[in-house]
This record gives sequence, structure tokens and C-alpha cells, in this order.
Amino acid sequence: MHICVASTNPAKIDAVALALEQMAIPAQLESLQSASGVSAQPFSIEETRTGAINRAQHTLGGCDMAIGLEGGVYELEGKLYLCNWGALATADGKLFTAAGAQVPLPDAIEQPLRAGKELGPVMDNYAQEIGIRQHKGAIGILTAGKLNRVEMFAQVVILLFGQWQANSD
Ligand SMILES: O=P(O)(O)OP(=O)(O)OP(=O)(O)OC[C@H]1O[C@@H](n2cnc3c(O)ncnc32)[C@H](O)[C@@H]1O
Ligand SMILES: [Mg+2]
Repeated sequence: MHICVASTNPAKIDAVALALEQMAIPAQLESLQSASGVSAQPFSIEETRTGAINRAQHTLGGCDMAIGLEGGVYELEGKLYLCNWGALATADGKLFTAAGAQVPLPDAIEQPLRAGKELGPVMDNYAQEIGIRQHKGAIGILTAGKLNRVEMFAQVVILLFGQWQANSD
């Protein structure tokens, strides 16, 4: 099976590889740069989910299935939360979606996000590290390293493949 990952971010590629390994699904993985078709920093659950779907669908040509993963934020009771969505599109026209961890963001991060900055660089500045989005992710900083972006997205990918298996004849 030829599976395309709709991103060149190592955290997302590693998450798909980890999930496939955990599910013992043999596959040839390819990573392709892909436009999400939404803002660079999605600001709602709907926009984040749409970004994941767009990525998967735009990347599908030539693959048996494509996986789009998208991080975003949304507001709940005046507070900003991190959210994470995934979509799996198959060459035979199926589409599955699933969400991962949602966690409130520290107040210090809200202000630059509301001013239009992207979470990746804001998180680097907050934690005084470089390239957080490519491995541990915001979730890694917010959980003192107990859960990283790779593990978090791997669970989303398992939710996607699990649905695909549950719906295959
Ligand atoms: O190369 P791509 O696939 O675009 O990977 P990305 O890290 O930019 O990830 P997204 O586009 O899905 O995320 C949208 C924005 O939110 C940021 N972001 C999302 N989740 C994050 C996380 O866990 N840690 C750090 N930044 C995150 C990211 O840097 C973007 O600015
Ligand atoms: Mg991005």
C-alpha cells in the first residue's frame, strides 16, 4: 500500500510511521508538501478539520490513500485551546476524520496568537527553544514532555485507520 503524508513536517511523518508500526500495517510512505487551503494558523475546530481534509484530498493523486494532519486553536469560554485534526482520504473515495488532544494554552501565548502570529514561533519564543513544531510540539511543552506531537498525532492516525478498517468490506 502506497500512503502519502500531506506534509513535510517530521513530526507528522513520524506520527504516521509510528501509527502504522503499532497497527502492523505494511506500507510505503511518501511525504509531500501540501496546501491546507485554510489560514496558516487555523482559529476554529471547523477550520482546523477542513485544513486536514484539504491536505488529504489535495495529496491523493497517485497514492492509495493520503493522510492530512492539521494543528489549530479555538476559543472556548474565552480561553484558547490547542486542537489537532486528521483526515484519511482513499483512492476509492472514502474519507475519515478524527481529532486528537485539546488542551488550554497559557495566557502568555494567547495575546500573540490573537495578534495574528503562528503558534509554532510563538511556542519557540515562550519555551526558548527552536523548532518545537517539528517534534515535541506545543503539547510537549504544555505537558512537561509527557506527551509529544509525534505520539499525539500517531493516536489520531490510529483513529483514522481504525475507522477505515471498521468500514472495509
Ligand atoms: O509543515 P506543516 O504540515 O504545515 O506543519 P505545521 O507545523 O505548520 O503544522 P500545521 O500547519 O498543522 O499547524 C498550524 C499552525 O499551528 C502551529 N502548531 C500547531 N500545532 C503545534 C504544536 O503542537 N506545536 C507547535 N506549533 C504548532 C504550526 O506551527 C502552524 O503555525
Ligand atoms: Mg503549517
